[in-house]
Amino acid sequence: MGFLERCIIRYPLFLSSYISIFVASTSSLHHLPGPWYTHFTHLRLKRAVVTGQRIFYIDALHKAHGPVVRISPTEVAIADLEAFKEIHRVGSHYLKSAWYGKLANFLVLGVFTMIDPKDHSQRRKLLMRPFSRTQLLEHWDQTVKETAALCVKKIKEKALRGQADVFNWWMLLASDVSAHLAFGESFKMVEGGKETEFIRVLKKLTKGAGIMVEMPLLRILRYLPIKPVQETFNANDYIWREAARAVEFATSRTGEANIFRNVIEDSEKENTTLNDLDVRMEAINIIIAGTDTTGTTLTYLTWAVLQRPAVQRKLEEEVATLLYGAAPSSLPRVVPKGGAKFGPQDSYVPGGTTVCTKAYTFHRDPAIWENPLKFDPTRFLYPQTAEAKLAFHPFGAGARSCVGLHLARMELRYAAAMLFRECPGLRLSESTTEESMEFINFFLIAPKEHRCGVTLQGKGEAREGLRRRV
Ligand code: HEM
Repeated sequence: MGFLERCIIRYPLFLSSYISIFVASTSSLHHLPGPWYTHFTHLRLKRAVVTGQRIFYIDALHKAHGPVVRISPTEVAIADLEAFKEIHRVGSHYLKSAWYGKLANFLVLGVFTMIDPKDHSQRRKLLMRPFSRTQLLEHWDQTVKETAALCVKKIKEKALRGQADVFNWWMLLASDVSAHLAFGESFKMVEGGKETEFIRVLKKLTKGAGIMVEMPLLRILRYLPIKPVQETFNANDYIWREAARAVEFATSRTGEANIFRNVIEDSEKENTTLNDLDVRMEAINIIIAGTDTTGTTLTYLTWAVLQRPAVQRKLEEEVATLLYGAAPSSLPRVVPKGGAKFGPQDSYVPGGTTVCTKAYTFHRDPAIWENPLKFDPTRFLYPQTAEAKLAFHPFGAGARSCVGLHLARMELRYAAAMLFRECPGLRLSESTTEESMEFINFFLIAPKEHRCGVTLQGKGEAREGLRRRV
């Protein structure tokens, strides 16, 4: 091999190895454990994200590398309870990362995306009132109860005739309830048995947004004049226009109220700004945050109970969703200036790094829970250890925890109680299997086949194969 050839072949190799070693040894996260390629690239993590495998991928990294693990050149995953407490406590300086704003990319920021703690706490205070238990019971209990009753009636009719897909029905229920609160009118999707155009497009848009956060170059697809592609990557204007109905209902003073009528009054009394754009944004937030979360939780609750006839018979009001919380994914926060130390080794993580904790890993930790993988509906009937109380957070934690927690619980209780009261002997249909119900995870989780069939035909034939525990 001549001198020139040697230079062409060896120098690039030498140079790239040199650069790699340099990057790995000088990166601010170089001292943390994690696979070697996470020194250089986000690609492996992105692959896990876009294929719906994020929580499983990171959970496996924790098993291999410990509670503080580098998952990309700028991100660290944390599965240490003390660290979780510090990151998510009220008053914490670990602010939401810019990821949220990219995910919900509208004209203004809303309660879900605001980063500045002062702006966020003002907005959250306004929204917490209509979502408090007392206000919900006073104004919305009847709506939730009636919608749940109608939904169960529809499920029963379908199940008696063959098969009902509870995943679909619970989603319609949750969208109808959220839309009623946000807009002041039900979309009547349970009644009609299908999604409205608004909900259909909104779902596509949120899916597209999830993909674009990871692969921003795909934004270019918005210029393709193909309807399904436009709906996935370029429907913000349509959704924004439609959300103006929330403002109309809140300000018209005729017809049914939505939650914003009082929220606007409260904001005027308190001299905080909540203009028409803010109302539109929060209405969209309520529908996005309140639909798939509640629909998925109800689906997995139905699935978990129907696999266990003994539990089905004894089902009580209290529902346990430890294994199937709908949002068990990474909640990214930014380490404040000066950095922080996490985990048993006091591993230093510099300021500006994104750290994320996941309910998925905490909820499956055998050091915290006895038999964590067993779906045990009696688990929460007994006093919990301090560790378990801290680790259990299906609705998030601290100042950014779920605004809709009481609404979600109201829907879960009514829907589950009515389903099991009205449909004794309900069974999973043959096509609903352990495999079809495996979940995929984007920000939320969902059954990978996006369905969960139940039936009332041929009541009484037990399905032995599905009686085993998760
Ligand atoms: C079972 C159902 C639900 C689950 C499992 C759930 C879970 C969560 C979680 C884990 C967070 C924290 C996200 C983070 O830190 O990044 C959150 C935030 C939020 N949720 Fe829910 N949620 C549910 C239902 C609802 C409903 C019905 C609403 C309707 C209002 C809602 C509205 C919100 C909002 C507005 C936030 C952002 C709060 C903030 O940043 O201050 N959620 N939810």
